[in-house]
Amino acid sequence: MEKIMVVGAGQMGAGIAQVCAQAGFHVVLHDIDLARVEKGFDRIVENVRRQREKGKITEQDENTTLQNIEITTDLHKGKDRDLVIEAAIEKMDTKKQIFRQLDKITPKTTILATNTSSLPITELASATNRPEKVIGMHFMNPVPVMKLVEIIRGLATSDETYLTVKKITEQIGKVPVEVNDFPGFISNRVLMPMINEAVYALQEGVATKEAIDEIMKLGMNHPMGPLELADFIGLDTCLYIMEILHQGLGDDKYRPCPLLRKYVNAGWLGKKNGRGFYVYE
Ligand SMILES: CC(=O)CC(=O)SCCNC(=O)CCNC(=O)[C@H](O)C(C)(C)COP(=O)(O)OP(=O)(O)OC[C@H]1O[C@@H](n2cnc3c(N)ncnc32)[C@H](O)[C@@H]1OP(=O)(O)O
Ligand SMILES: NC(=O)C1=CN([C@@H]2O[C@H](COP(=O)(O)OP(=O)(O)OC[C@H]3O[C@@H](n4cnc5c(N)ncnc54)[C@H](OP(=O)(O)O)[C@@H]3O)[C@@H](O)[C@H]2O)C=CC1
Repeated sequence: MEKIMVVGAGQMGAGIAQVCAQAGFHVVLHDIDLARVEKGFDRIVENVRRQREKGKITEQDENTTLQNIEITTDLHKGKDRDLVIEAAIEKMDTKKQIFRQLDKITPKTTILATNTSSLPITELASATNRPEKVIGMHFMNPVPVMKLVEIIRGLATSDETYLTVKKITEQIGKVPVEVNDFPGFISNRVLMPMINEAVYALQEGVATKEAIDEIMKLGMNHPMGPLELADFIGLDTCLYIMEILHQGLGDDKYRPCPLLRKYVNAGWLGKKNGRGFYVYE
């Protein structure tokens, strides 16, 4: 297995493409238009340049990584891939449409993985004729730094698919941890209600955003406060995840905070577009 495609060149897709290319895989990085895919590639160029300047990698490693990546807006480039990792927006309809197309384009042997944060793998797999080859590969942000990949098995995911994906995860220097297919898996079932509660505390005027973040950083040794982390993840992604937890688990304790929804409706999506709870240059 050596040829990978990453669909969606946003913050996650670019990071996934980078770590796969650094591990020696050939990667096709796809997004819906050239500006988006070029932005993703530029992010990788910047990351590997920083790593080389810090002496973490050699100039040759930097060049090889970049040479291992091909950018495209054509999903048909998936026709010779062994593994596709989808990292488009957190919307079931969008992801199902991508999976339907990939099912037609890629060889029957290709594994179709998704980096979804919360959506059911089993339902996504039903959009294909190969549910045994569909699996969740949930990377953490920022991908080049975070060690974990949550591996989620759908109802029909085969042992062979699971073992192959586990091996690739290890080859790219990450630690796979297996979970079953429930909304939000483990990572976001635990993390996102904390973030949502921090937004409720802000909405209710319990403390300022700075105080909330400071308390969780200094008091609990979290590297980022929950509101800073929400901005880092993307407020749209946080809202989608809360909606999936709310619908999927059917418990009002997961209801998204209205202030979170308000910010997303205002177009304040966090660090990625310059404004969320905080303002970024
Ligand atoms: C929503 C989901 O579905 C799941 C999720 O991903 S939830 C989010 C999970 N992620 C987290 O919780 C991240 C929490 N934050 C952190 O761990 C840290 O703040 C952090 C690693 C992001 C930055 O760490 P820091 O010590 O404050 O900053 P800094 O010293 O600048 O960076 C540490 C290293 O990370 C690298 N780094 C930081 N941000 C980076 C980025 N966006 N991309 C690539 N590398 C990055 C730096 O280059 C540096 O590398 P070296 O050690 O090789 O020098
Ligand atoms: N942010 C995080 O911390 C984490 C996110 N995830 C998951 O990763 C996925 C991507 O998130 P993230 O990278 O943060 O989001 P981004 O918004 O940064 O990137 C998503 C990218 O996919 C593009 N896109 C939209 N539709 C399609 C399509 N049909 N085909 C190909 N590309 C498409 C988007 O374009 P456009 O700009 O037009 O929307 C955008 O460029 C989501 O499923 C998310 O839940 C997983 C772990 C952590």
